[in-house]
Amino acid sequence: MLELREVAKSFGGLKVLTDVSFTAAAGEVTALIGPNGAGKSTLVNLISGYLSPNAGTIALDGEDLTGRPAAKAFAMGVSRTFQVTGNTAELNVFECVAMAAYRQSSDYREVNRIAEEQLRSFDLWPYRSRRLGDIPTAMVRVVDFARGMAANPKLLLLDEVMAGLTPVEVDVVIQQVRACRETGVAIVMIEHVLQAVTALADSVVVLNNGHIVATGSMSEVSRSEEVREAYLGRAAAH
Ligand SMILES: Nc1ncnc2c1ncn2[C@@H]1O[C@H](COP(=O)(O)OP(=O)(O)OP(=O)(O)O)[C@@H](O)[C@H]1O
Repeated sequence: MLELREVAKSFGGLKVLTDVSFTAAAGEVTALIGPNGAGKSTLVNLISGYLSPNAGTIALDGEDLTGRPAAKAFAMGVSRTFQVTGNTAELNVFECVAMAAYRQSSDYREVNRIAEEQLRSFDLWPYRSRRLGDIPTAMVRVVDFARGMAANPKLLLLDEVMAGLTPVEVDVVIQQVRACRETGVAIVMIEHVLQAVTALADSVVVLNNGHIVATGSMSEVSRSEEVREAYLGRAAAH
């Protein structure tokens, strides 16, 4: 289980997150939603070690993750995807996924077996030799998702994996997220695609202006006036 307590982050004088506390259980999908600029990506960067909080604690299965660098967080079982995936453009699909499988084994045959298994389960095997720079961005996000799972993580952070997918493709990825949840991994998903949040979220955390304004099931949070204000503006909430 992931547990955040009173996490805060500022950039210079700009407070981006204040007093953020929530938990995300193993075998569940926790959706992190909120308007643009709410602080969702910053939170994912804090959990995955790409940023360090100014205050508060982050723990995974009781182990302290607070301020651990990204490589250490990965070794401790935190996998994440990226909204912008340009750094890996020269790798092919197989190499990208195999890289993460090294968390599970240092034997290259085992690494290749894990990478093949993940690529087949994501229907990416036919694309294994394609350079990431040559495939559509929406497919790169799914490769990134498969890479995240190839590490056999305790926690998988999905940062807008559905962005740019067609509704049919969203349905396919929804099934893939469900299959991953079955493995018992805790999934924290930043998502703007409502179809996906409604279909997948066991619980929802709503951020606005760096604060949590609601937590609960999708139907609970959508009844909250603060949530409607955050999304639709004050007038629409009345
Ligand atoms: N490195 C940084 N330096 C300064 N300000 C930053 C930095 N990173 C993010 N911010 C600011 O922090 C706020 C929250 O940004 P963040 O990207 O976390 O929001 P978000 O909820 O993920 O938005 P989106 O849905 O658009 O991705 C924004 O005002 C942003 O401009």
